Amino acid sequence: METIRLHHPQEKENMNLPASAAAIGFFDGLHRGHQDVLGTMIAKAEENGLKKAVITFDPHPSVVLNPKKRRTTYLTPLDVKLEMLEDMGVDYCFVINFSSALAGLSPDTFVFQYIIDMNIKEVIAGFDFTYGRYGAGNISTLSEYGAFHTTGVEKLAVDGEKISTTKIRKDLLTHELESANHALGRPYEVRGVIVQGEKRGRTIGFPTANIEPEYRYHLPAKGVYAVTFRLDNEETVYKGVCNVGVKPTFHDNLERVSVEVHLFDFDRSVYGENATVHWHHFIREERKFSGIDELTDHISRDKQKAIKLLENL
Ligand SMILES: Cc1cc2nc3c(=O)[nH]c(=O)nc-3n(C[C@H](O)[C@H](O)[C@H](O)COP(=O)(O)O)c2cc1C
Ligand SMILES: Nc1ncnc2c1ncn2[C@@H]1O[C@H](COP(=O)(O)OP(=O)(O)OP(=O)(O)O)[C@@H](O)[C@H]1O
Repeated sequence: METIRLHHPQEKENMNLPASAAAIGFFDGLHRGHQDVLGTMIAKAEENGLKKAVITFDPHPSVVLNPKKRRTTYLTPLDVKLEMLEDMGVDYCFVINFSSALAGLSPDTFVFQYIIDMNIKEVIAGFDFTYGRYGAGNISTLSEYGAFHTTGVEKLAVDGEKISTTKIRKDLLTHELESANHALGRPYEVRGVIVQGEKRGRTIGFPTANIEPEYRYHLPAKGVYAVTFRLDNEETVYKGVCNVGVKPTFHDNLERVSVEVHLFDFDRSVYGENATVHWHHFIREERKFSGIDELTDHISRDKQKAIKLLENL
């Protein structure tokens, strides 16, 4: 896949791009709604002998448009999203820098400079996609141009509610992991590097791998979870129990949230290695215990629960 980064105003140069079908949107999480849009794009490209393209943005438009609610953490940070799009068979990904200059473009200018000039012949977007100044452009205005054909993808919903990045982010903060995973179509994952913790885990009988997230991820809320874990460059999937939190038993007001995984059937030093944690089930809230005995007693129970919850994997 070729990634083409665009910054407005764009230097006018002939990019000689082949004709393509393009899906357009931010696509954070690549959830099942996004997968429908991308699947439609792939079908249109194959039907019409076009290259498969995605037009996306960076950073999230809210950084420019809604400073109070600005999103600076992601379900699939840009590098992860690009890797996933490549795995889906996408040929070109246009990453347009979302700046004030871009946000201020009229819908018409956006279409001419970022769709027609890019030799895009089929545009595929969700039913609620908007673009251009004040979000004035939509699926219906996109359909008015003769230079390309537009397809609006119907809403994908669960119990009447649209599958959306916003809802998945909320679910992750309220321990509704099953709902988030159902919308994603896969277990939520975070990639990171294994770093040294306070080295207490081993002394209390539960050694943990501490994961320092590699990007600005939206982390699941503090709590204990049943997870699976993979080291980069290794096929084996390990099962484990994970604590996301600030260890209130030992610290009064630690601000930094740590992600630590106690793996079953694992006894190796893996500091410095890259790994991915897949979140499957929520077990309980993180608590301040009276001391090490009460903590280890609970961790043993967490472990048994996790073994049971993960037994069918
Ligand atoms: C499954 C699991 C559950 C945990 N639950 C809590 C908890 O509720 N409260 C708490 O203070 N620490 C909790 N911890 C964190 C432990 O305090 C931590 O693993 C231990 O202090 C070792 O930390 P270290 O790896 O930084 O040395 C939990 C850890 C695991 C693996
Ligand atoms: N559930 C869905 N069904 C159909 N299309 C969708 C769905 N969710 C998003 N899309 C479409 O996918 C593209 C990317 O959408 P976008 O990144 O805004 O996702 P979102 O999940 O709606 O995000 P947010 O919750 O941040 O609004 C857009 O074209 C959008 O219309």
